[in-house]
Amino acid sequence: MLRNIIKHQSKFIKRTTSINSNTVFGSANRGFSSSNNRQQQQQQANSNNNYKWNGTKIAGITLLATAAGLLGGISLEEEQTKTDIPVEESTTAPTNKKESEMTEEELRRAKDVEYGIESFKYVIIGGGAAAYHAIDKILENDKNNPTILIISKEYNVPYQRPPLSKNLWASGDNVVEDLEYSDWSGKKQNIFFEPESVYGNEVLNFVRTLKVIDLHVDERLVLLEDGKLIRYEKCLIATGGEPRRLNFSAKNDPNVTTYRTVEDFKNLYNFVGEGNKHITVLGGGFLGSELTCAISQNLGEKKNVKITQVFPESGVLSNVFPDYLSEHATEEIKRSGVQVLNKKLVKDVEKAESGKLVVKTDDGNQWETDHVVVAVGIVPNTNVANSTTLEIDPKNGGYVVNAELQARSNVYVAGDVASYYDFSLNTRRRVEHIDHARATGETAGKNMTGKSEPYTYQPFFWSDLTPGVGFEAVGNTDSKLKTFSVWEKPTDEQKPYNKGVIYYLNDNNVVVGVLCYGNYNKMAAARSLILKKKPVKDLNELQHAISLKEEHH
Ligand SMILES: Cc1cc2nc3c(=O)[nH]c(=O)nc-3n(C[C@H](O)[C@H](O)[C@H](O)COP(=O)(O)OP(=O)(O)OC[C@H]3O[C@@H](n4cnc5c(N)ncnc54)[C@H](O)[C@@H]3O)c2cc1C
Ligand SMILES: NC(=O)c1ccc[n+]([C@@H]2O[C@H](COP(=O)([O-])OP(=O)(O)OC[C@H]3O[C@@H](n4cnc5c(N)ncnc54)[C@H](O)[C@@H]3O)[C@@H](O)[C@H]2O)c1
Ligand SMILES: NC(=O)c1ccc[n+]([C@@H]2O[C@H](COP(=O)([O-])OP(=O)(O)OC[C@H]3O[C@@H](n4cnc5c(N)ncnc54)[C@H](O)[C@@H]3O)[C@@H](O)[C@H]2O)c1
Repeated sequence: MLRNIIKHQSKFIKRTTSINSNTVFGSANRGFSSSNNRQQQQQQANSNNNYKWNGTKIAGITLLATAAGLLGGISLEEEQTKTDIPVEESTTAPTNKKESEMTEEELRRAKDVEYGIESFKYVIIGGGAAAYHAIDKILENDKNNPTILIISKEYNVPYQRPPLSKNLWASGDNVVEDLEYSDWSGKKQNIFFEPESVYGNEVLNFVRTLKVIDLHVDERLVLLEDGKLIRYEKCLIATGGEPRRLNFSAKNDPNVTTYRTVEDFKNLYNFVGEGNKHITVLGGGFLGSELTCAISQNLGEKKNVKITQVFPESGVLSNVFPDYLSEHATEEIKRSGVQVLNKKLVKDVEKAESGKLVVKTDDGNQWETDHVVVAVGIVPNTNVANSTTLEIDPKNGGYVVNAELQARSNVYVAGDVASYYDFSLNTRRRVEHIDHARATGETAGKNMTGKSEPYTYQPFFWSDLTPGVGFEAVGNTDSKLKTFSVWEKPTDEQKPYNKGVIYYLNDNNVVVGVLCYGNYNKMAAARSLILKKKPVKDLNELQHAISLKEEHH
C-alpha cells in the first residue's frame, strides 16, 4: 500500500508541469478561502437575499457569517490568521508505531503527513450550482463535523448563471458591483447562493482559480494543477461544461468571447455599456437568443447598441420549438430591433485594419462589428480523471453514473456533466439546465453522507426571451419528435401565440415531453402525464390534459 502511494504520488507529480510554491494549503491553518473582496461581501450583506447558510450551526460550529465576517469589518484573511484552526486529525502523525506494525489506514496517514497531503471528508470538484446544492445536503445530513473542500477554477464562490443572460441586464447602473437583479415577481435577488463570508472555516473550504487535473479512485486522491494532492472520503465531480469555441482567425482577440461566467457578464456589460456598439451573437440556442434579447431590450435604445444574431437553423430555439413557433419567436426578436440572420453559418471572424472585427458568412456576406459572442453550445468537462478510467457516455457525453449518481465507489457526479438513466423516459441522457443541477446535486450530496436514494426526479427548464416569449418545459422536448399544440384563442390577431401547451410524443404515441408557453405553474401536471407512459389513441385526448387557466401556488 505504502509503495502504491509513493508510486502514484510520483506519477501524479511528474505530470504536473509547474508546482506553485505559493500554495493555499497550510497544515496548521487551512485558510483556503482568502476573502479579500470586502466590498463585495458588504454588498452581499446589505442585499435582501435570505441566504440559507448564514448563521447555520453545524455540530457546534457556527459558520462565519455576515455578522462576524462583514459587519465587524475584518476580512476572512485577517480572521484566519488570528484564529488557530485545529489541524485535521488525519494530517497528524497518528502513532509512534513502526511501519510494519501499522494498519493500512495508519500508513496512509503517515504518508499523507510526509507528503503534505490534506484530507477532507468531502471534496467537491467544481463550484457551480450542482456543487452548491450537494454541499447544502451534506450540511443538512452529516452532523458529525464534516470537512468539505470545494475546488473551483473560477474566482467566485457558487452563484446562479440564469440571470447572467436575463434579469441582470435589466438592473441598474451598479449591477457590475452589486450583481443584484429583480426576479419576475419584482423581488430583489443576488446571484450568489451564499455570501463569500460563509466559506473559509473548519467546515467549508474554498479553493479558487485552481483546476483539478487528475483523480485517483483507488487512493482517493485528487491532483490540483499546482501539484497539490488532496485525499477524500467522498468526491463529487460537478464540473459542468466549457463553451465550445470556433477556430476563427481572430479567435484570440479580446473582443471574440464565449459567455458562461459572471466575469464574462461583467466584461461584456462594461463594454456594451460604453454605448454606440455593434455586437454580433453567434448561436440560436438558449444562450445566444436570451443574451441577444437581454442586451437589445435593455441597452439597445438606451446606449445605442445594435445587435446581429447569426445561426445556421431556420429559427431560434429550433431544438425545442416546433417550426411554426421557432419562426414566430424569431419574428418577435426581429420586431424588437435585432437583425437576425438565420440559415447562415459564420465562416470566419477576422481583425480589420480599423481595429474592428469582420464577420464573414458562408453566403459571401460580411460586416464589421465591435464584439463577437460565440454561443454555440458546451462540451461537458470530462477531463478531471486521467489515472482512473471513468466511463464517458459515447452518445450524450458526460460521466456515466448509476441511479445513485455514482461513477465509481465514493465518486459521485452531478449537473451538466452527468450522464444518468432517466426513469420517467426510460433512457440515458444528459441535461444542461439548472433545476437538474440542483436536484442531482441534492441527491448526490445526500448519498455522499450515506444515504442511497435513486435519482428519479423529472427536472424542468425555462427560458424568457421577449416579453411575449417565455416558457417552462419538462421531459424530452426535442423538436424532432411529433408534437401536438393546444393554444388559447387569441384576442389580438397580432399575437397568435400567447398561452399554450405543446405535447411531444414518441413513436408509440406516448407523451414524453411538455412545454407550457406563457402558461406557468403547470409542471406538476406535466410530470404526471409523462409518468403515465400511456399511448395516446386520439390526439384530441390531449386538448384538456393540461389546463390553460392561471394557477397560483
Ligand atoms: C448565461 C447562462 C444562462 C443560463 N440560464 C438558464 C436558465 O434560464 N434555466 C436553466 O434551466 N438553465 C440555465 N442555464 C444552464 C445552467 O446554468 C447550467 O445547467 C448549470 O449551471 C449547470 O450547473 P453545474 O454545476 O453542473 O455546472 P456549472 O454551473 O458550469 O459549474 C461547474 C463549475 O466547475 C468548474 N470547473 C470545471 N472544471 C473544473 C476543474 N477541472 N477543476 C475545478 N473546477 C472546475 C467550472 O469553472 C464551474 O465553475 C444557463 C447557463 C448560462 C451559462
Ligand atoms: N408566473 C409567471 O408569470 C412567471 C413569469 C416569468 C418566469 N416565471 C418562472 O419563474 C422561474 C424563474 O424565473 P426568472 O428567470 O424570472 O427567475 P427568478 O428571478 O424568478 O428566479 C430566481 C432565481 O432562482 C433560480 N431558479 C428559479 N427556478 C429554479 C429552480 N427550479 N432551480 C434552481 N434555481 C432556480 C433562477 O436561477 C433565478 O435566477 C421560472 O420557472 C420561470 O418560468 C414565472
Ligand atoms: N434557459 C436555459 O435553460 C439556458 C439559458 C442559457 C444557457 N443555457 C445553457 O447554456 C449552455 C450554452 O447555451 P448555448 O445556447 O450555447 O447552447 P445550445 O446547445 O442551446 O445551442 C447551441 C446553438 O449553437 C448554434 N451553433 C452551432 N454551431 C454554430 C455555428 N457554427 N455558428 C453559429 N451558430 C452555431 C446553433 O444555433 C445551436 O442552436 C447550454 O448548456 C444551455 O442549455 C440554458
